[in-house]
Amino acid sequence: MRWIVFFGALIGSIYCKGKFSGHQVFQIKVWDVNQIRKLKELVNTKNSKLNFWKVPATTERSVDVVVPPASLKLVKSFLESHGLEYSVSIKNLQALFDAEVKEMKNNTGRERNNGNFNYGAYHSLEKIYQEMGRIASENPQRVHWLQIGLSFEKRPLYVLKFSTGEGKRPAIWLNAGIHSREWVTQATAIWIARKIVSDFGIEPNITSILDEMDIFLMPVANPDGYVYSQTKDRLWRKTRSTTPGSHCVGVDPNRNWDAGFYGKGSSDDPCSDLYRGPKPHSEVEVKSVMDFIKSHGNFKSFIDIHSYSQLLMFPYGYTCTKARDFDELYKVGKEAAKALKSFFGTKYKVGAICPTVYQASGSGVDWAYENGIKYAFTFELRDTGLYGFFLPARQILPTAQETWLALKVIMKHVKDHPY
Ligand SMILES: CC(C)C[C@H](C(=O)O)[C@H](C)S
Ligand SMILES: [Zn+2]
Repeated sequence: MRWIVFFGALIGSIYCKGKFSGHQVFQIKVWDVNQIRKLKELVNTKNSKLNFWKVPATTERSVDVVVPPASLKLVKSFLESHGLEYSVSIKNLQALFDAEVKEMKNNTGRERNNGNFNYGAYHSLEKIYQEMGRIASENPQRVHWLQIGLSFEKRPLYVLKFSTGEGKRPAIWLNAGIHSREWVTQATAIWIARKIVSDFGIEPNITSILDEMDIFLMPVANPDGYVYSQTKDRLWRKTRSTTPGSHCVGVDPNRNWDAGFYGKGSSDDPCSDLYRGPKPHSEVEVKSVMDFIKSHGNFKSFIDIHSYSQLLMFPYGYTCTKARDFDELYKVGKEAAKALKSFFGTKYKVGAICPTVYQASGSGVDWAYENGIKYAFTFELRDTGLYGFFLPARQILPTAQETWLALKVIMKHVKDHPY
């Protein structure tokens, strides 16, 4: 226990030069439950400056943690003293951060000159919203630009509806960016928007899907968090709502849905990255999507796109009990992962959320599934920790292209299996 006290005190007083200067990411192998327990002590260290990208969960899943410079020695001694095997997966986090900032700046200059939206780059919220508007204005017959609400900080919550018919046709919800720091997901989603309009009428699968169903795509489900991750804290995950009585900000929007809400797999601590919020759907970003889906009433699939780890998962997260449709969802997931792998050989693991990663209560996919939306999946896109949330922009297009193949498998299955 003495480690924890000393640890928390020392790192709490650290003043870092740059945001990530001297920070490293450790990838820790976990072989047994005792090691998981030990590592969980670290996660729960109050005021520690450790940022867990992948928390201790199962023996199949490594733990990724950002370690500030002043804590490197301590963390190494803690790990070595408990016989925990680790590697330094990112030696210089600041360099990745600087490279990302530089690339975005260069791309802004290029786009100012040529006026095009470079789908192989990360963009500001404003630029993503502009491109959504452009896609809709260029394809008025098939694309409608909807606003389903306002975020906590009063930013519009925009959705693109792709439809070739009238009324409340069977529909698919594609959600991205609910965790703001997972930048490859917002980038993949806007690429998907362009792909749908460019392939419709040409590529048979998306054409037949849209002949019968509508697709609703929300590239930035957490705009406040996204802006904050671009301007203040690159690793911000949550919303930006305030909690009375706490100096900590934000709720984990993927713990705020009314599915196993008060269960294990989320936190009641407003300072935790897994803070579930004061009540289900307390977050306007979550409630707006829930209200829209409920008022529509004919959604057949809810797909929530996250990063990173290369996983394709389905309910349940809040319990490790098998869902009634486990076999079918697993089969579809395996087919989708196979299609994804066919492009660049990227390997995905498929499984139910709880046994595959960890117990997660209050997730969007569990809520969808429990509200009659059978084909509920969550993706964790590239990579497996080499870059983590700092996936270089050069990997956006390959990630989007391979993910699209998996999405088409799922959407085709949904179309071919009406219920
Ligand atoms: C359903 C859960 C496990 C998804 C996961 C999370 O919200 O923690 C994201 C991949 S970050
Ligand atoms: Zn996430």
